[in-house]
Amino acid sequence: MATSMHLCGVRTSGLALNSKRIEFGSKGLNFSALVFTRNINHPRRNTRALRVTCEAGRVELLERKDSETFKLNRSEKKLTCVMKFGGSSVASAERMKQVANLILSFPDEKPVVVLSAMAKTTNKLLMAGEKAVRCGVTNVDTIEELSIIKELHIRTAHELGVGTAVIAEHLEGLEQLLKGIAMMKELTLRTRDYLVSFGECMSTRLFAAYLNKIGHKARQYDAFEMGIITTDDFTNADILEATYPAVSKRLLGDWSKENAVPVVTGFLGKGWRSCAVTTLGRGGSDLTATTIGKALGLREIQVWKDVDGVLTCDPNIYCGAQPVPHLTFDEAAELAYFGAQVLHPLSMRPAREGNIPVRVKNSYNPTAPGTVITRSRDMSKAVLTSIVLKRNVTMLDITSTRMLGQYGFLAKVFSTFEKLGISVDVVATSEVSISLTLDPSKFCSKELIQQELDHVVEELEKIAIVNLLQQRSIISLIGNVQRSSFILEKGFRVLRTNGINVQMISQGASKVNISLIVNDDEAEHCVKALHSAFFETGAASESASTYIVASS
Ligand SMILES: Nc1ncnc2c1ncn2[C@@H]1O[C@H](COP(=O)(O)OP(=O)(O)O)[C@@H](O)[C@H]1O
Ligand SMILES: N[C@@H](CC(=O)OP(=O)(O)O)C(=O)O
Repeated sequence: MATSMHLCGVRTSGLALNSKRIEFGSKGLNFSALVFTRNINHPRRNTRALRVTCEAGRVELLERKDSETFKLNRSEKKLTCVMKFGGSSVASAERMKQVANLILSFPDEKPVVVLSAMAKTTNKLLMAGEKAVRCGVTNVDTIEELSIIKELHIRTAHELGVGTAVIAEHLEGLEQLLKGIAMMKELTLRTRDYLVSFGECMSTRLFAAYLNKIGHKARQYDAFEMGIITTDDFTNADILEATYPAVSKRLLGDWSKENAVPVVTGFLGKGWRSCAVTTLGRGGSDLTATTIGKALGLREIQVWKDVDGVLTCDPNIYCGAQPVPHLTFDEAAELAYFGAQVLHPLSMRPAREGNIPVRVKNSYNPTAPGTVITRSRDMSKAVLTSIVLKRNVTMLDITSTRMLGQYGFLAKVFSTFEKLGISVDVVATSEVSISLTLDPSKFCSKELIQQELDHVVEELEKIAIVNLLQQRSIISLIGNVQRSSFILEKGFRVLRTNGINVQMISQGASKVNISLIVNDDEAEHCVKALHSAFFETGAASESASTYIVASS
């Protein structure tokens, strides 16, 4: 008597039957399947249908029926992945239609769709807010950006054939808000977040209406009503743990009642104390996507952009940048933190915690393989993965006046930054001195940057001699630091040939990043020269076909 069979590579035992047909509810490791079987010892007996589930490799028999036709009912179709589309992917009605087609071209996927505002809308909303502060209540309707936003969204509604009713309330609300700002003559961080939220609120309403119109049931969600709970740090809020159960309960609860594609606003949340709308920092829709992926334990998180994945450098600096096929969460996080605009700096955290692969794809070129980001990857051939540039950083050389011992000195320096709430990016120390970089974009207020810097220097001068150096850039070499000697030898040769003086270097703390500090005005040239040396001569590139491995 046969005692076992194989299901998609998973061995199931104890079924004394012979598999005839298998239908899968979804792809991947977690699936439910209908197995049509016949008892091989009694071939004339009826075909039987077994319903089994496989979760993380464990197969379980759920139900057995003496029937050839055993259909999966609706609630068995589980949500499978997140598909996030950035502003460039939903820039027009045409683009939204293409995105809808793209989603429908994966019939096996049951995605949660996360959308950003239509391209340029967030910047225009911010600009409209700035103008409203100065223009006076009666002139709000003359703000050019308001007219552009209205025109874009109304035209998009018409072109999608969904009517403007779905966004009418928001268009009206936006104008009222701008009048309020004009009346108050101020734009607080809290109001800025509320203001920019109109972008995502409108794009998702238009898109969900379009999916419904073409007969694909969809349901729009505002993230701040759906359980994305954040700190009250307006313009740069952080996701709180309470988000995960809340989002899971809401989305899975609704899905079990009706399988309507959830279309969720990216970038937005709800402050846990204020209950006001917050935003997750620019580019924050990536973080929304990974947060939802973790909350629901989905199989994959896809972020659809306007580039063929994460590239070997910023394509705006060098158009010859090439896609990187694989990255680890650590590499991607480091790359994003050190300035690659392609991913939000904190977006890898939920994906890493949930161990959910992130796929970066191009909505303009869906067949391109993109970049897959996972916990680990084969590093045996990896040398350099990507070069990232962060401009306009401030560097401080701090030398102890020896009033304190070494321990006391370092502690005092860092407690000064902690007290002033300033984050430090790159650090190098010797016994009596420390060099570090500060990121001015993280300072409380752009207008106060110089005052804040003066204050930092004043505080540090109580214990040290301080040299403040502005307009510096960090060039981060993301890759396999196990090959650091090779990377450094090659990199420094390139820089020396190009007459560039590296002012600071940090290596070792991060296992995937070597950071070099150079002058702002030399930085782009450095990136191009390094890119050419590492990626275009067949050396050290994982996307190139040849690898040069450092000889031992
Ligand atoms: N290393 C990099 N790889 C890919 N894109 C990068 C990189 N560095 C900067 N970029 C820029 O990031 C953009 C994609 O990010 P973003 O604008 O946030 O996308 P979206 O709005 O579609 O989510 C690209 O158009 C590209 O100009
Ligand atoms: N609309 C927001 C959020 C976002 O993530 O946008 P994008 O996915 O287009 O980078 C922004 O512009 O920052």
